[in-house]
Amino acid sequence: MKIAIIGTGNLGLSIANGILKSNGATSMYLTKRDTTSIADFEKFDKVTVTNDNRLAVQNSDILIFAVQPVHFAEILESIKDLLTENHVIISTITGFGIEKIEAVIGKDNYIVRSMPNTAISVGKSMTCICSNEKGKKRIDLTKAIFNRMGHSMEIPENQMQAATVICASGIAFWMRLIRATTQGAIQLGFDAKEAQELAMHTCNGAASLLIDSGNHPEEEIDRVTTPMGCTITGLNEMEHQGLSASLIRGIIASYDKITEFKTK
Ligand SMILES: NC(=O)C1=CN([C@@H]2O[C@H](COP(=O)(O)OP(=O)(O)OC[C@H]3O[C@@H](n4cnc5c(N)ncnc54)[C@H](OP(=O)(O)O)[C@@H]3O)[C@@H](O)[C@H]2O)C=CC1
Ligand SMILES: O=C(O)[C@@H]1CCC=N1
Repeated sequence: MKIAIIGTGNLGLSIANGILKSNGATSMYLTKRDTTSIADFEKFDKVTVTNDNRLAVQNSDILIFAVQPVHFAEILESIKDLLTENHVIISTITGFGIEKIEAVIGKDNYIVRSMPNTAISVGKSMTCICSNEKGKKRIDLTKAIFNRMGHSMEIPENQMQAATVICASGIAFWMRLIRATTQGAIQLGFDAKEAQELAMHTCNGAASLLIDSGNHPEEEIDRVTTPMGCTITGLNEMEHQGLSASLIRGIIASYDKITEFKTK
């Protein structure tokens, strides 16, 4: 698998690390205009760091675009004459629909949109995927790439923005919940390092319980809440303070923002 990451910023870097950790490429080109911050990757035999997007496209089959939306059309325009039947174009770019991509490079290309998250760097991304008509033939290949670095799901394109909020922004939402739990643990007497260790491993355990068992969260909650005990007391107080409502409202606000961005 010859992979290029066009735009090695926050997300591109996470993908590059995920690919390296999972041994997911025979060669990898990493591009950005100022390559200073990614120069270290040159130490890996299979990695080439460059500011030349055309070189990366010529030497790769899988092209993962991770630039800001404002740069995407111009970059596609600058490499479109190099695209062949071997290339799969995978865009991670928020709010940039398949129609807009096709308007620049045409419909006769394998075009896939993917929405990974930064946990891809540790092989734990939840990645949503959709494609243009031609790209349907490369969905399995794309899923195989992302499944090496977490879990993937094919969805209709009209759910991509919702997937961005839940999965990509979701990393930040869960981080804040872990941070708040940590602050609570410090108030109860743990030092900061211990407190974070307790919070993050408990979070990991909760998600793993659901993933392994397929159970509904309330089923697992019922196993923990002793009648008249401390768990239900804490949980009910959190709900009186609006825990679920506030999360859902945040998710909707995030979605409204993304939708506003798309319509501009
Ligand atoms: N961050 C996240 O968690 C997620 C982000 N996304 C999407 O991924 C995309 C990237 O986001 P993010 O990584 O946060 O953004 P960053 O700004 O961190 O990264 C974008 C990178 O693109 C590079 N770039 C800009 N112009 C070019 C060019 N002409 N050729 C090559 N590289 C270029 C920039 O580097 P330089 O200026 O040196 O060229 C920069 O490093 C966005 O569209 C975002 O919506 C999607 C899911 C999650
Ligand atoms: O915050 C944002 O707008 C982008 C999209 C998802 C993650 N970062």
